Amino acid sequence: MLRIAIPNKGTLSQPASQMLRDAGYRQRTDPKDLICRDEPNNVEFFYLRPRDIATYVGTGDLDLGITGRDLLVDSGVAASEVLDLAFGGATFRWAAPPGTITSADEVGGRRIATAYPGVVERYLAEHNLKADVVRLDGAVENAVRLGVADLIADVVETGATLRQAGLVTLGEPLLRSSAIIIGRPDHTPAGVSQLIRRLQGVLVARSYVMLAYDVRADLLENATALTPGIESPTVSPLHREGWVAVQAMVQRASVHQVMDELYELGARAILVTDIANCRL
Ligand SMILES: Nc1ncnc2c1ncn2[C@@H]1O[C@H](COP(=O)(O)OP(=O)(O)OP(=O)(O)O)[C@@H](O)[C@H]1O
Ligand SMILES: O=P(O)(O)OC[C@H]1O[C@H](OP(=O)(O)OP(=O)(O)O)[C@H](O)[C@@H]1O
Ligand SMILES: [Mg+2]
Repeated sequence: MLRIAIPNKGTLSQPASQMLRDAGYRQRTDPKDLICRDEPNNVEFFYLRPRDIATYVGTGDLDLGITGRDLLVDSGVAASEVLDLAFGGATFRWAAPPGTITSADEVGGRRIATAYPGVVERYLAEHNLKADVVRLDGAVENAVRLGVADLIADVVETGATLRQAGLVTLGEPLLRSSAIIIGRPDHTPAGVSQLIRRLQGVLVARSYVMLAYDVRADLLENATALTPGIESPTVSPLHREGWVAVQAMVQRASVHQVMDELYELGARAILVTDIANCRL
């Protein structure tokens, strides 16, 4: 049975379970449950602190895990990224009171508060810098105000927490994070590739929609240039002479623009439907 680690709490917990549900796996119904067996799919899910997930996968006690890229880097364990799951996006950045430290070159020699000392130490080593890393558990935005540090290095999503604490970011992000599947390259038990394929199906289904429309046959080339699909659009005859029906997958983000362009070209009965899942 495949053994997979899932965040039990925090930002990544709900979306991770939802994505697995969308891929056809059973998930816990009680948020207090720590294990959920999915017999038909031959998978067992273990609900763990996201920070601990890389450890379990790195030691080989669990086959795969869902965690944040920043947490994997921070752990320093020998697990690697298998698939980017495209949720839980955030940057990991330096921040300080305005006008105090204005460039990332100036972080050397300072006191840096963070809950991710592994990420910070890696940056310092790569840039040949030395600094005093103050490891905190959370709410690190308070550390400067309370005199424990000169700057912080923390997860920034909307930036609202920083603004509230009177801090501003400086320099480029240390890294860009999102939720990822982690595993070990030397360890791919049965069922791993099927799980990855299912999750890839969910990713595609989330970023594409199915577009269908009717168009005059003489406009077909122009219309399909706007909707080339992934492989090729499906074209079917219509009862009405001189017209065809077209179906193609279109990126969700651009579908409204494509619909406008199709309408202006003369296409009609333009319909958009969600894709629940797919295998390409
Ligand atoms: N707004 C956010 N705040 C915190 N973490 C976020 C955010 N958006 C994405 N993440 C990601 O979530 C992971 C951190 O999850 P974790 O559960 O440890 O922290 P949390 O969501 O802040 O929960 P808690 O504060 O209860 O520990 C990291 O990979 C981080 O990049
Ligand atoms: O840029 P924002 O959208 O404001 O989000 C980022 C903030 O959210 C998280 O804190 P959380 O509320 O989880 O508290 P914690 O620091 O105790 O983990 C994170 O640690 C940042 O502080
Ligand atoms: Mg937090």
